[in-house]
Amino acid sequence: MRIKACRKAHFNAAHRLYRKDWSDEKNFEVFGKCNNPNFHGHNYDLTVAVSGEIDPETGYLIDLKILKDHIKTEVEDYMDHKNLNEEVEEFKELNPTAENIAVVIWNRLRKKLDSKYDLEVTLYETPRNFVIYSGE
Ligand SMILES: Nc1nc2c(c(=O)[nH]1)N=C([C@H](O)[C@H](O)COP(=O)(O)OP(=O)(O)OP(=O)(O)O)CN2
Ligand SMILES: [Zn+2]
Repeated sequence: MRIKACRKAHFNAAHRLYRKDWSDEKNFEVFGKCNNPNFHGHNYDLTVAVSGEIDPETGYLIDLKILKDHIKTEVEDYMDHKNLNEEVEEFKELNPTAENIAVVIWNRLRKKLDSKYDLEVTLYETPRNFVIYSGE
């Protein structure tokens, strides 16, 4: 019997959407106010969903305390109150869009979880804008 166990998390971070290889005009045309050279911030809400089989001995799919600890080290400690473009290695050459942030989070958590689990991350950049990534 497959089931999904989820943990919510939150962080805030600053970013700027732009491409170094584009002119200022093109960056502004494509990214608008998100291209502000002085950066801007978001309160990101994250849901991490792990799926798999319930262990009949423990009744757990995964110990949610362990999932909480991975999210803390891999996402919250790593991204909270950071300037993503300047302080987070993965975004030195990668535009920190919601899509790319979700992929980076997925990759970091994937490395911490047993391959028997499937993983999906849902990242809200604003209360109405969100992306979902499950590694496909
Ligand atoms: N596909 C994407 N589109 C946009 C992204 C993104 O990451 N992926 N990001 C942005 C901006 O960074 C930001 O998310 C938009 O903020 P804002 O303009 O404040 O959004 P809204 O006005 O729509 O605010 P709501 O609170 O959601 O109404 C833009 N596009
Ligand atoms: Zn933004």
